[in-house]
Amino acid sequence: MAVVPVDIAARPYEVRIEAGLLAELVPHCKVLLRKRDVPIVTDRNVHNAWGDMVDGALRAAGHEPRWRILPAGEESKSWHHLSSLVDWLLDLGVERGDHVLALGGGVIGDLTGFAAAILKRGCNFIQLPTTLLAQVDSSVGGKTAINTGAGKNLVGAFHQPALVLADLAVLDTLPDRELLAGYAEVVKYGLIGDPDFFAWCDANGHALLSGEAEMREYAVATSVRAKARIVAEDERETSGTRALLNLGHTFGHALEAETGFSSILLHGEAVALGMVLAARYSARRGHMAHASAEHVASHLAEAGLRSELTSLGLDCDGRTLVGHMLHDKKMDAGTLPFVLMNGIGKAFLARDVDLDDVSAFLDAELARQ
Ligand SMILES: NC(=O)c1ccc[n+]([C@@H]2O[C@H](COP(=O)([O-])OP(=O)(O)OC[C@H]3O[C@@H](n4cnc5c(N)ncnc54)[C@H](O)[C@@H]3O)[C@@H](O)[C@H]2O)c1
Ligand SMILES: O=C(O)C(=O)C[C@@H](O)[C@H](O)[C@H](O)COP(=O)(O)O
Ligand SMILES: [Zn+2]
Repeated sequence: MAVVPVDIAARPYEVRIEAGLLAELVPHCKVLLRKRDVPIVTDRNVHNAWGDMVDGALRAAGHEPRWRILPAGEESKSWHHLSSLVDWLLDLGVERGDHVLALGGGVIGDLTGFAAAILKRGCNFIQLPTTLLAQVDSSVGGKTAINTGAGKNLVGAFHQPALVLADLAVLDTLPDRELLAGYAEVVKYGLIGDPDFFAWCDANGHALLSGEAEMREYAVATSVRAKARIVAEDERETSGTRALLNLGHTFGHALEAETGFSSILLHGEAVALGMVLAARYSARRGHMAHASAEHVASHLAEAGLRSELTSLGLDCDGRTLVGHMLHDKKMDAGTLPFVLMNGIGKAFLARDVDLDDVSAFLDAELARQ
């Protein structure tokens, strides 16, 4: 088992990574589950695939699982589902010292984590991530949020989980499209700060996506180590270090907003396109060789991800996309810092980006042949 510590001063915790962890859920959470009733939040698909197994593991240890099963998909990250989840937790009598389990992808983790952050001003929660994206990214680091009509993750809190158990076996039932979307966030760690890991992705990405166990474990553990290092250094995204994890997200969140946070474009798919745009924009500004930017695009395209904005068939212009970006949480007194690259593995925060230039760049991308 790989164990990655997340060394946050006030609330350190571990990410444990291995196939079969959910069957061993209770021994791993033993000291944390203090009551017979265990609140557990999930979505319909995850419940169908893994509900019986988790239910059995909890019951075998004398617990009574109390399930909250939400609709699958991004629309569950909403005020409506947040308020009904909080009311449900209150009805169950959840106390601050209790632990709520979040069994699912980033949607369930972000929503449950936010509910835990505000319930009685903060109760505990445990992340049981079931998508590649959630295992490598969203379950670690304590960003929790819902979406609003104005944009992505605009209401939320930093609230760290008490423990993360990433069971690699659950990826067996994950649809290929979701696996691929999660792969975009894996590649992100290479592009941010680890060119050797990007080269590893070039060599092993296909094996990882086709389910080779060793490759999965290496990719998840390497990604989590990278994220844990960054989060430990800058938990609340104040110094600029954590903002690097936003590579591809300023473009990506704008595309998610433009496509209505719908299944037209999954978060990871938006991030993949966003990273291509960040790479090409870095090249346009002279930070990165055009050939390196095209290497990023071809790597993602060969894996099966979208790498061309034109593939979305959007009926909008660059200015519309920049309009969505004005809601980005990095916005600072009228300027929007962008995560750009000085090369593969060399991300940096550019604070002098001219949004008219971004708009012109996007117009060119939207018209690209
Ligand atoms: N908090 C963070 O740091 C952070 C980081 C990255 C992304 N996110 C957020 O995460 C969300 C995306 O997460 P996601 O990609 O995991 O999507 P998701 O939670 O919607 O899960 C994807 C789909 O796969 C299904 N599924 C999940 N696990 C399964 C399994 N093992 N077997 C079968 N089906 C399964 C789900 O029901 C859903 O339909 C976005 O809202 C994004 O903003 C947050
Ligand atoms: O953990 C972080 O920090 C990240 O930026 C990880 C991203 O992959 C994730 O999508 C995050 O939710 C985006 O951050 P946001 O602050 O723009 O919502
Ligand atoms: Zn993301």
